[in-house]
Amino acid sequence: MSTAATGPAPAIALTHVSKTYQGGVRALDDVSLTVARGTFLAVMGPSGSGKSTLMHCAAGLDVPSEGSVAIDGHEIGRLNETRRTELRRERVGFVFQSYNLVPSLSVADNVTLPLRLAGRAPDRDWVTTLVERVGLAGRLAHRPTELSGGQQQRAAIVRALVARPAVVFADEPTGALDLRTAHEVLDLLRDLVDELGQTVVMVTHDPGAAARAHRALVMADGRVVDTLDKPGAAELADRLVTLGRN
Ligand SMILES: Nc1ncnc2c1ncn2[C@@H]1O[C@H](COP(=O)(O)OP(=O)(O)OP(=O)(O)O)[C@@H](O)[C@H]1O
Repeated sequence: MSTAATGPAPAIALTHVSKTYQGGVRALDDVSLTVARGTFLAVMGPSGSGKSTLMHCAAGLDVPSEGSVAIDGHEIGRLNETRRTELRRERVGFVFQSYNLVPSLSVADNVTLPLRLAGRAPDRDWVTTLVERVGLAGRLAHRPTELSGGQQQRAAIVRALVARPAVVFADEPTGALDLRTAHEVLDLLRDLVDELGQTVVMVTHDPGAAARAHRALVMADGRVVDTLDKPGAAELADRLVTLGRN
């Protein structure tokens, strides 16, 4: 049976997704949402509200207990573990707080590593375009330790984009950066969405970071309790404080 997408499927679609961990914690409770292509979505919420679980399920790293998840039109519940891994490699990019670059490899080798591990040849022109776009053209031969934090995160962003994924998940991408560098990285992510039509889902505790997104979800107790378009940092901070009082 083909799982090929027909028509413009959203980058991500969750339908009535719940996740109950062993021991009975219901980390997601009937979450439905779609992430349209070319949008920048922030996911916020107090600690333990289910943000990481949502990201893991939406990225195909974990499977829901109930409901369905489609990545770029591919229903992951229909795939076995091997196909799910392949789909993730081809269609999903990841950016982490701690960059996760391989210290012994150059920037050039780091950014193409996931593709090479998948047995695919990188598109050299695309790699060059991305590297130039993020301002790392002069740093390709350097090792990660020879770069600043902001430059390392730029390399990690290139790595996430090299396979032309349907969606990039960014987990606290500015958590380890100073304020100015964090702004630059957020501007870059926003520009990549606006210029390339890339879809980005970013989990963050920082209302200022979430305010760079097109839309912000606020989670509490495993549910999406708010969706804000063109969110403002003050508005998001207020909402989080209110949730914290409940
Ligand atoms: N592997 C697991 N096994 C059991 N319970 C888990 C597991 N992972 C998360 N949980 C629980 O599920 C709930 C949601 O956790 P999750 O990590 O998704 O929240 P979060 O919003 O990402 O939190 P934080 O902001 O602190 O990272 C919490 O109660 C957590 O303790």
